[in-house]
Amino acid sequence: MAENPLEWQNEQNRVEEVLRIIKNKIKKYEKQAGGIKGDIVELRKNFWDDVTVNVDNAKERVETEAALRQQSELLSERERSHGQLDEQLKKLTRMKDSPYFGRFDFQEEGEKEAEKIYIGIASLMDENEEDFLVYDWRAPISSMYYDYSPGPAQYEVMDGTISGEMEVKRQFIIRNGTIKGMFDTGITIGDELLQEVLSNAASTKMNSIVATIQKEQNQIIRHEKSKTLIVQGVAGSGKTSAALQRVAYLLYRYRQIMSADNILLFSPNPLFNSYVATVLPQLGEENMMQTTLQQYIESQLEQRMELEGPAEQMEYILTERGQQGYEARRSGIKFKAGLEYKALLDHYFDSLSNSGIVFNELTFRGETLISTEEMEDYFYSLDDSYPISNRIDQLKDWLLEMLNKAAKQERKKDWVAMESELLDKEDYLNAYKKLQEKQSFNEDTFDDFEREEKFLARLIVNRHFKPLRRFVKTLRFLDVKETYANLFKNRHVAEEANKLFPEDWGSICDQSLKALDQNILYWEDAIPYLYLKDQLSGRTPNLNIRHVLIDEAQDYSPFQFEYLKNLFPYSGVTLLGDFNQAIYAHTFGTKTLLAKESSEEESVEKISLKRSYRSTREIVEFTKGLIENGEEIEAFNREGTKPVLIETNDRASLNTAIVSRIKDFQSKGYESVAVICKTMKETKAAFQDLHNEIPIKMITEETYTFEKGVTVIPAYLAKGIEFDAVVLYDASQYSRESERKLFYTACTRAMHELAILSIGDPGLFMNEAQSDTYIALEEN
Ligand SMILES: Nc1ncnc2c1ncn2[C@@H]1O[C@H](COP(=O)(O)OP(=O)(O)OP(=O)(O)O)[C@@H](O)[C@H]1O
Repeated sequence: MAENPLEWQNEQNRVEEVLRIIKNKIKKYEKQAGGIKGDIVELRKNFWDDVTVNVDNAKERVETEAALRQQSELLSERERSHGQLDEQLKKLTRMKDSPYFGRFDFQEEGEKEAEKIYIGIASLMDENEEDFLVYDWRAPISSMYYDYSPGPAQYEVMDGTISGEMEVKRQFIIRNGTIKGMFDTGITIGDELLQEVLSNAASTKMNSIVATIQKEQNQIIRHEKSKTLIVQGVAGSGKTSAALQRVAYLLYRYRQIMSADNILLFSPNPLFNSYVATVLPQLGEENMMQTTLQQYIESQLEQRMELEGPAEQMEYILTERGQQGYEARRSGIKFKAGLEYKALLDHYFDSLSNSGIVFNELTFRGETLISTEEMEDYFYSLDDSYPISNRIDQLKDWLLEMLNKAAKQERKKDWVAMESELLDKEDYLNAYKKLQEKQSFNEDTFDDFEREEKFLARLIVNRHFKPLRRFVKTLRFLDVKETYANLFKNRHVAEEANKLFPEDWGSICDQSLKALDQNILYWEDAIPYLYLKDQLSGRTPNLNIRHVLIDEAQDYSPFQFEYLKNLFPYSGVTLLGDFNQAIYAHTFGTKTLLAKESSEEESVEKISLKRSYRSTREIVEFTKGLIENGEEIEAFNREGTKPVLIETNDRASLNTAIVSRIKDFQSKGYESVAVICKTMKETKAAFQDLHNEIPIKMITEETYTFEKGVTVIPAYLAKGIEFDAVVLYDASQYSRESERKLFYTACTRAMHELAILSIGDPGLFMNEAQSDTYIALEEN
């Protein structure tokens, strides 16, 4: 609802007044910053002039040190002040265009008058630094803006609840200092503004939703009640958006004790990392740490191991059906995802206390220095009441000692003498200098010669032994691969463990061994492998990370999640996902982490989002029919056209139809269009067919950023991302129940338009889809 002109004018006057203050502050801070910068330059330039360096005796040394400390403290204080001013300036500059986006009037109980509260991306005080002109959206009082409509309202502060009455609630669209839109809103945060935001074209980067956060999203953002928060949200319900706003909130709320380095986001793939990279900077915050599970695992693995990624595993499952070993692989993927497998590994680990750990021998110049048997004997002679990791530590110390002994022996060998003769001049001079420093020379030339020889021998041997010492210190003498492989060799372990294990355990073992033999680590083995490795080496948990967010959490297996939980035992955890988008093989027919059961522990709370904001009502009406219990999904009220289905006769006509669809989308002004395929194999084939017809880019696992335009992409890489318009490449390829969620994920990437194409019969899901939710078009 637009306001009356007088009200509009009053608000515009206020905007101008606030902008005047912002500009004055900018000027003031710039001047101060300039002054401080001058001080810093001056201090750096004259650093040494202002310190009298005198180290002749102890007293003077102490004085010099004190002067140096004072000088560098002064410098760091100035640098800190400069940094703070710089922050302020950045914040003010961001507010110059649009100082706030909302207002509500709140009359606190016991007060005579209502206070006007304006909300923006940061707080702003008046010129006397007394009153708030704008409140940061994360301030406690601002929560009412997202939680209430006019009427009774309250908010929490440190020592209780403040209640009162909300009178006006107003939204603004301010651009370049001018109010472009102004709405008084009722229950939710104005549909008008949300309509405007959502009908915009897709961007290659995600945007902050600070001005239009919905009530249920606000609960996620400000959640503090439990250690773990699980968010089950339908496609497009704003899970990722809320997660990023939550990071900004945590950074504000805990600014004294938490910084961006203490928050870690696990995202589905590197492309997604770049997609969300601008949200926090838009809000004036630094980006949190970001990784993918695959990147994390790679960083922990021995170099010789080649890790299969989740995409490769997925590609295998989708394209290799019917091949030898396929069923065993599928069954292995499922079993290794579960906590039964973790229990089996625990049992196996316990058995290693008495035998079974495999060691890598230590060799030097082609000869065994310490054999695996010697290590085994030593290890298993240690008191077995100590945990394995303690004994590994003792073994490490013993090995270092043995290396010292071996090094001493080595010094006498001929190769050392020969190498010492070949030592280059610089090394020689260095050694000579060191000897002199040690004052080991006396005037007896014969002794001196002998000393020098010994010294050089030690230098040479030490240099050669350095990698060996590193090898020992980093516990690489543990052969994790062979120790893990032994689980599959000793099949009785599973039987003895009395755990439920699959009937085809034998074939799973054969297959696992074959891969390990080639140094390939299957995706389903990766976390179990690291789990065993960590237990052997007794790795300490990560204490630096205070909050972990896992996006697309439905893709994580219970085993993977348990592992991460133990890795960050003191962190808060936010899991966000959608069980309808669980596309990985281990999730077929099983519950994901988001299932109700997993939230029954006390420290876990679950929030569910049912409203979809991404797609038009028509697209949501269609996609919700594709999944079980889809009727619970609500569409945000944004009109569009119904999805279309185009059946073609062959590949050539499919390509022609796709090109014509893309051109049609482009003529409507849609810049980001994706042709979504089922697999990478299909993506490559589609790209081959289409790239001569139309400018198009292919997205692969190696694509780390994506640009506007037409792209062809496999569904699993399009997860979490959105496009103005989507062409589903060939629906006839989706023929199995297990592919339902992949099909749903692909279709829900579309914001404004969706076209489903097929060669011949449009496949299982289109045959089941309600015919009034889409339009079947004739091929043209
Ligand atoms: N409150 C909001 N205000 C404005 N836009 C919103 C809001 N909530 C969600 N959106 C928009 O809806 C789209 C989908 O949001 P987002 O990607 O966060 O959803 P998601 O639940 O993570 O989706 P998916 O699971 O399908 O990947 C984005 O364009 C986002 O900007």
